[in-house]
Amino acid sequence: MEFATFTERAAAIEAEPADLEIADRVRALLEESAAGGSSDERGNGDRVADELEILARFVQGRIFPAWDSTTLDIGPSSCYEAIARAAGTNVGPADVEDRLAELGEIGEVAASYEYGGQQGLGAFTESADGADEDALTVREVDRTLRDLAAADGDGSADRKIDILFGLFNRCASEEARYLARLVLSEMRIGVGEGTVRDAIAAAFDVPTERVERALQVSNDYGRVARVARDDGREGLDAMDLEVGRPVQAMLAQTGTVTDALEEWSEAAVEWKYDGARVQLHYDPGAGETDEPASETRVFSRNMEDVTEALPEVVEFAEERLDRPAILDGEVVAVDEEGSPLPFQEVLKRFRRKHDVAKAREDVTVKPVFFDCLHADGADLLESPLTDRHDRLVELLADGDDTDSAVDASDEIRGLSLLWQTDDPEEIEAIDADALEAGHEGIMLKDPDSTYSPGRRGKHWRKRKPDVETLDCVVTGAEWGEGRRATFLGTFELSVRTDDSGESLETVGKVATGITDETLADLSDLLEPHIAAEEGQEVELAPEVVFEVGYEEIQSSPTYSSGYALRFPRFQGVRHDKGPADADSIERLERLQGH
Ligand SMILES: Nc1ncnc2c1ncn2[C@@H]1O[C@H](COP(=O)(O)OP(=O)(O)OP(=O)(O)O)[C@@H](O)[C@H]1O
Repeated sequence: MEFATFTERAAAIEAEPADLEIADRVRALLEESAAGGSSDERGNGDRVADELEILARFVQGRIFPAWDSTTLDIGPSSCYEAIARAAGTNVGPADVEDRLAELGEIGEVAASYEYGGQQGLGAFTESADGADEDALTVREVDRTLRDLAAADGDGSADRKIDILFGLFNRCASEEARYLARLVLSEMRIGVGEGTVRDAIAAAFDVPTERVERALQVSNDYGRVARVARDDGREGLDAMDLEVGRPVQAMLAQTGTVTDALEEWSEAAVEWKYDGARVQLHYDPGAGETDEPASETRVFSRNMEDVTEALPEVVEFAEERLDRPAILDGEVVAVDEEGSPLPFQEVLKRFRRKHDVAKAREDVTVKPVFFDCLHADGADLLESPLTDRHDRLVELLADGDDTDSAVDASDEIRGLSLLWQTDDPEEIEAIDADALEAGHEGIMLKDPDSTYSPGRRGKHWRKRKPDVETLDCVVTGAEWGEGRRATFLGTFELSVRTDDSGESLETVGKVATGITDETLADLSDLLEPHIAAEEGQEVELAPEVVFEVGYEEIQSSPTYSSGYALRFPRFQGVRHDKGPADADSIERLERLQGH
């Protein structure tokens, strides 16, 4: 197909306001190409890219499949320079920028020039299709842009500009409009992923959900379109995950413990690690030589290849895995004792391309895996969470000490723990442990759910951040046990029932969200206010006010106010407040009403 034909179709799609019509036009475009023949071989044996594959990508403004981290690596100013050179001797990059300021969009700017006056200065004359020697074809644009992407090393910046100039120089103004947009990832003709999915299904008469599944495992619209055309539904169903090709990450909604336990008979509870999402792909290699070449790739949540930046994850894979696997997890930055650091520290490491060894000395990262998408030849996307977790344990356990793989104290093993329970108290305790260990809190997951790449469904819930906080008077506490015997903990919280703050009623106890260091400070702060003691129980004179978060307020006979805070969490001491400034029972009533 000539590139001019593609750009005509793109313009028609862009001008079309109705979604259904757009999908239909994309279908027609895919069919048009399909009729034009399938993949063929060039004389030298290289596979010539299938035109249909290219169109399925171009129409979304993509040159490479979503799983592929390759970029053109050419900035806007280089693109302006290429346009300027192709537009003639009187045009400079500054003119292009001026027009951009005026017209606001690079396609419009590119289309406003006449090209082709610069023959002989790097212009291409070869045509893969051979029809019209001078007409640019879709394949040729794709191949040339791939050559441009591959240019690296000394002088590559200039070479890229030369290559792009060569393309613009062969463009008519309308072709230049879409070429510029393609190069700068600004296609924006209103074609989303769902549109292309539906168009593939309609063009090749295959069920949409089979196309969807094939897209989930491959992240490659081009390939899925080709397989749908050549092998139909069977071909799509035979597409599997490939170790080395990233899958979109399953995402979480916010939710409460109450919701989770209402919807599922039991909840799978995991710690929520505060780091950055990683997907680990490990292939142990052929295993035929003494030292098989294993291959490890690490991808970010956006499927970007971050392997080089995270050598710790590669080392982890090489030490701990011996079978092909795709694992989903989080990298966490840790201090010298192995305690987690805020996630901003991970970001310092994540996209680092230079001086990785130095960066590693400053901030160490550790991976923790919570899911397994592929293990030893078996794709697990359709398996329930609990089975996937079992496979994860099998893969990461060191054979003979399987038990320690589920030891909560040893999360350095890189395996996230999973508890299955329907008991809110147990969930609260897991949350408390997670916070105490310095993590973000908990994730709640449906134990029976499958893995849905790219979906923010109801099956994964991150515990809702507390929307409101309450300022409560601390009226009691308990002495801790073991290493915490000298600390006060489990603080009794009360609210005001009058303006003076002299009359108080209890509303709950908070033990969650407090580090040992803070407990020591709180003990120092509260000890002078101890009014009475009995066993471990301590009564405190109402002096100190805590700010606490909570999940919800329930009516409950447990506390004297008649209300109970569900999942209260310590946020801080309100040194600026006394009992008279604490929250009142009226506010509790109002908040519960909402
Ligand atoms: N046990 C776990 N299970 C799933 N995700 C976890 C777990 N521990 C930590 N996470 C991280 O939590 C993220 C989901 O939480 P959150 O939504 O807060 O992340 P975000 O990236 O800030 O925002 P969002 O995903 O909503 O765009 C996951 O993408 C993952 O990186």
